[in-house]
Amino acid sequence: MAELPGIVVTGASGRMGQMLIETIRASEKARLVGVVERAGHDWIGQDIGAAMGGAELGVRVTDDPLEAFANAQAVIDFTAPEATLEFAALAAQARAVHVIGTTGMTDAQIADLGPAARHCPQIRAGNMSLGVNLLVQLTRQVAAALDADFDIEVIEVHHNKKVDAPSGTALMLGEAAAEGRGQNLADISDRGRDGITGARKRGDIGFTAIRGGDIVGEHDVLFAGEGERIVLRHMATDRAIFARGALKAAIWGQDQGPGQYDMVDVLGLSAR
Ligand SMILES: NC(=O)C1=CN([C@@H]2O[C@H](COP(=O)(O)OP(=O)(O)OC[C@H]3O[C@@H](n4cnc5c(N)ncnc54)[C@H](OP(=O)(O)O)[C@@H]3O)[C@@H](O)[C@H]2O)C=CC1
Ligand SMILES: O=C(O)C1=N[C@H](C(=O)O)C[C@H](O)C1
Repeated sequence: MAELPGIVVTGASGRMGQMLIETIRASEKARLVGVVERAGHDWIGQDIGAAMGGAELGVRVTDDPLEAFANAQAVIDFTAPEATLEFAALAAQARAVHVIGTTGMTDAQIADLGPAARHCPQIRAGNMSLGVNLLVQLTRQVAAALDADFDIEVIEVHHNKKVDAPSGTALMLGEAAAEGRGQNLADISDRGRDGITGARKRGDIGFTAIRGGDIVGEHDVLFAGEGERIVLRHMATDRAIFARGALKAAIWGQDQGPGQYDMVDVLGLSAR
């Protein structure tokens, strides 16, 4: 019988890092073979299970990503843009599937991921959940069905530790809405309203980011017309949905050649 794919988790002490470690530990389809943290972190050298306050898992936390990646078939990476760029090059060197959940990357940083994907499968999505990726498809369809008499607004709500806005998910939804209207989001995006803004520009897609408490992640796409409005909504109540999606991507990636993929590819969702 073929050995289960070995997975490395980066940003091991983070909210998603810990959720990913739990998810892989409980899975019968993959094994945890490495965990990476930043040099100088308290957890370096400790068993990851013990560091997380539970039973030992037989995997020590390292600050040497290349050594960890060399023994792995996939790397799951929910960290920060600069770290993800470094990990992309190292995953390419190790020919390991690179699953990227990190958000807040600039267009230039996203472009810089390209060369690494010539050497390994790279699967990136601002949201790895089934529900959000379905919502993206629905958003594109509704935007295509309605004209600019309906104003489109994307509203996202997250915990008070989140560092980037709009969220990666909000941008996915905005891009899908713009595509549905046959436009580029960059040309019609309206992000920071403050003061005397003037009336809303017809055809724009607006973004609002709310931050507070421990909210996992909520997204509304509002289509507001005269006398009626339509709201498409996703509410995440458990980070496990992102971890399950990322693990699915890491396993799916084992059968793919080098290149860039997203969760629509992994989940086999219908036409864009
Ligand atoms: N695509 C999706 O489905 C989802 C994406 N996300 C995204 O995942 C990312 C992480 O979220 P979350 O877990 O909540 O964040 P946390 O801040 O809890 O965790 C981030 C982790 O990455 C590590 N890290 C940050 N910068 C570096 C670096 N330069 N080198 C090495 N390690 C680094 C941090 O280490 P340290 O603490 O030492 O800085 C920390 O362990 C965010 O971009 C978030 O938006 C989150 C949920 C779902
Ligand atoms: O930082 C988070 O927490 C989340 N980030 C992702 C995003 O930016 O959309 C996904 C999810 O909403 C949680």
